[in-house]
Formats: sequence, structure tokens, C-alpha cells
Amino acid sequence: MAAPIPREWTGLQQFPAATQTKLHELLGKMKEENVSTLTILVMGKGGVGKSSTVNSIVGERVATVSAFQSEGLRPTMCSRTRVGFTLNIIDTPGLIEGGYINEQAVEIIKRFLLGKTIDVLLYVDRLDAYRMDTLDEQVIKTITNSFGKDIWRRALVVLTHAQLSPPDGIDYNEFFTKRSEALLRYIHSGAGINKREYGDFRLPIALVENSGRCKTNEHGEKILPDGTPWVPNLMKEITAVISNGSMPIHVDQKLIDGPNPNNRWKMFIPLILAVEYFLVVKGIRRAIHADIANGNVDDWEQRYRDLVGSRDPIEQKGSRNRKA
Ligand SMILES: Nc1nc2c(ncn2[C@@H]2O[C@H](COP(=O)(O)OP(=O)(O)OP(=O)(O)O)[C@@H](O)[C@H]2O)c(=O)[nH]1
Repeated sequence: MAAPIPREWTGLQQFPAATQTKLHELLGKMKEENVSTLTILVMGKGGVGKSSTVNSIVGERVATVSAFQSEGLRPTMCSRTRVGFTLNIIDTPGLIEGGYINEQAVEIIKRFLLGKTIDVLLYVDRLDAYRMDTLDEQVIKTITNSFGKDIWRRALVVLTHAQLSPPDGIDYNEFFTKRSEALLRYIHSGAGINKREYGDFRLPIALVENSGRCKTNEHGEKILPDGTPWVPNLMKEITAVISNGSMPIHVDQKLIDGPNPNNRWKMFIPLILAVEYFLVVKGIRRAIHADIANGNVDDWEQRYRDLVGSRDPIEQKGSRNRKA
């Protein structure tokens, strides 16, 4: 089935003029770098603000936002074009159902993405979550197992609910640093990002406040507590990911199937054959030679005949011995 023709990105015009200018600058920069399509995959636990973030980026209500975990298992893709540039953004259902990974949802997402190329993964979580638990680990591992470890080189961590007042009078920056450090530790360990392979690689983080009550600056732009207009900042972080030197992730059947467990032991086959030859076949040969030397061949001869056939020189020698 042919992909639907993307609609004009009219949602851009609802942003304040200052945001529009910054977004157009970013689109121009991507064009200079020959990037004409950007496909963003949005994943994370349920209710963390994935759909709201999709709507905030597109500037339209393209994804269903609900205070309760959405029932749908299917991802949705929204495509928009502007001055020869196409934005594809894929919203996915929360991966956790009843405390476990919803394998059915994972399979549906993988099938949906088959044949597509992911330029950026937005891994969404809430800034105002105070603890990391095994669910976070499960979601991170599922993403890694589904699309390979290198998906994280193309990832941007997005923390929603950024306009919060930290508890117990903790300083905002201190709270943000602690929360992001904890999350990054989980992602790095869950995804198996080690220093040997990844060096000093550190996942970038962007803050988002999707609420209609988000504070604005004098230009009407939604801002973070430190005054940063977050929509252009988020898009800037996204463009930084695509120019970080890593490759986009093309989702093909091989990637989805994952490493074939049967292939894992294939390299040991020659070794097993060699061990078998030296321990078993050579052992039998030695035993037959010993029996021939003792003139006691009947039993062994029959076994050897079964094993290697009757045209073996040892067997012929054995026959000659017997005749003699
Ligand atoms: N205050 C605040 N509320 C938010 C923010 N982002 C999302 N919400 C609210 O959080 C709830 C869940 O948001 P969704 O965008 O539906 O979350 P989701 O991750 O797509 O949820 P699922 O589709 O169930 O996986 C809704 O009530 C949103 O209005 C945010 O940045 N700040």
C-alpha cells in the first residue's frame, strides 16, 4: 500500500512568530545538510506524555491525549510537509500492561515500523517521577531488543511535566540533575551502553511542558523554569541527534527477528568435529590397532566395519592377519 501524501504542516503557523522563525531556521539548516525527511519515533511507558509531546511538536492535535492509559495498541504516524521538508512522527502505545511488558503491543509496533527508517527516538518519561523501578528497565530492554543497541545513539530523552516545583524546597537544577542522572544510569545499564564501545557517550536530555498552563515569555513562547523556550529547544536537540555522526535505524526483518540463537554456536562446529575426530575416531582406530596386534579383532572389527565401512586399509590388514 502506498504511503499517504503528507499534509502541509499548517500547525507551524499556530506557534508564536519567534518560535516559527527558530523552527524555520532549523528546517533551513537541515536542508543545507541534505536532510529532507525526519522520522521521529516516540516511545516510553504509558501516561508519561508521549501523545501530548507529539501534539506539541506538530502544533496540532494529531494524537489522542488521555489522563488514563490509552487502550489502543496501534502506533499512529502523522506526516507533515513544509518547504520541501517532511516530518513523520510516530506515537506508540505505552509498553506496560498490568505491570508487565505488553508483548502484543511490542509486536504490533515492530510490524508497523517494518521498512521504515528511524532518524530519532524520543524516549519520553516524566521529570516529576521520583523513583526508577524494574518497569523502566523492562521498557528500556524491550526497546533495545527490538531495534538494537544503536537505537540509543539516535535517542533523545524527553522529560515532560518540566514546570514543577521540586519537593522539600530542593533547588530545581539539583532536582533535574538527580532525576536525569538516575534515568541515564538506568538507560545506560538497561541498554548495555558500556564505556568500551560507547566511550564518553551520554544521552542528551530535553525538557518539555505540555500543559496549557505552561508559562510564556514576552513573545508568547512556552518556556521552561529557566526561561528557555522549549519547543525550538526540543527541535534543536532533535537536529543535534541527527547530525551526531551515528546512522539512522532502518527497521528490516533481520533487525526485528533479532540475532538467530542457532547462529550463536555455529562457530564451534569445526571445533566439535575436531574433538570428535581426535577423541572418538582416533580412539577407536587405536583400539583396533591394539586388537589387531593381539590377534583379537572380531568384536572390534564388526564395530569398525559399522563405523567406517569395509574398505578401510586397517580392516584389510586385519583380514590378512587372520588369514595368516
Ligand atoms: N502538567 C502536565 N501534564 C501533562 C504533560 N504531558 C502530558 N500531560 C498529561 O498527562 C496525561 C497523559 O498524557 P498523554 O500524552 O496521553 O500520555 P501518553 O504517554 O501518550 O499516554 P498513553 O497513550 O496512555 O501511553 C494527560 O492528562 C496529559 O494532559 C506535561 O508536560 N505537563
